[in-house]
Amino acid sequence: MGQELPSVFLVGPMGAGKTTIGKLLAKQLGRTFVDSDWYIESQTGADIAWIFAKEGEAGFRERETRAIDELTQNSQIVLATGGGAVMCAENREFLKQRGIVVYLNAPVEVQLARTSKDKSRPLLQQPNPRKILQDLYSARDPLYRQVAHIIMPTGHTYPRHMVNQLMQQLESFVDCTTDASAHQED
Ligand SMILES: Nc1ncnc2c1ncn2[C@@H]1O[C@H](COP(=O)(O)OP(=O)(O)O)[C@@H](O)[C@H]1O
Ligand SMILES: O=C(O)C1=C[C@@H](OP(=O)(O)O)[C@@H](O)[C@H](O)C1
Ligand SMILES: [Mg+2]
Repeated sequence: MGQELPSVFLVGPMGAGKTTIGKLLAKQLGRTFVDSDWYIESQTGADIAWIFAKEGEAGFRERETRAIDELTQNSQIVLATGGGAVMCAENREFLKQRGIVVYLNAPVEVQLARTSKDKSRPLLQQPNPRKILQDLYSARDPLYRQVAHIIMPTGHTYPRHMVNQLMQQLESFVDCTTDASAHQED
């Protein structure tokens, strides 16, 4: 895929594999990988758990919107967003208008298994993380769908296979949009 591929922005729930797949996809495309959570941590000089503890979720979301605005202005990156980035309409606009948005979709049971040992997600440090993931999924799935250009299930596919499938989807997407704009010029 050549110069015509815009930036790729990954959205989806915690544990869908945005960070993992994003890193591999960037390598495959020879592009820079950025994770919005890592960017926020580097800008703040503190980790996500600390930001939630000191500033609350509202403070984190303000930092997240600034980060999404800045990062989506890069023209040829692969960006993994945090699972809640789509909650804010402004973020959805930045994502949808400035690149190709890929929704990595995984069932709640898979999200739970993949996040259960990792203590770095403050929203899941509760007695019933399954219920939290279910509620978040109900609230956010329509928003992921609203913002996505491409939807990819990640539940039962190895990361490397995922990346190969995603490369094919991106190629088809670019071909279709190039064809459509050529027709408009006719
Ligand atoms: N397709 C996959 N198959 C199996 N394990 C995966 C897959 N994608 C991610 N993982 C694992 O799930 C965990 C969470 O992945 P991560 O990339 O941090 O998700 P996200 O950024 O969407 O929250 C990590 O331990 C990662 O190795
Ligand atoms: O779903 C969410 O609201 C969050 C997801 C996390 O990112 P990942 O989706 O990469 O785990 C991180 O941004 C923060 O803990 C909040
Ligand atoms: Mg992540």
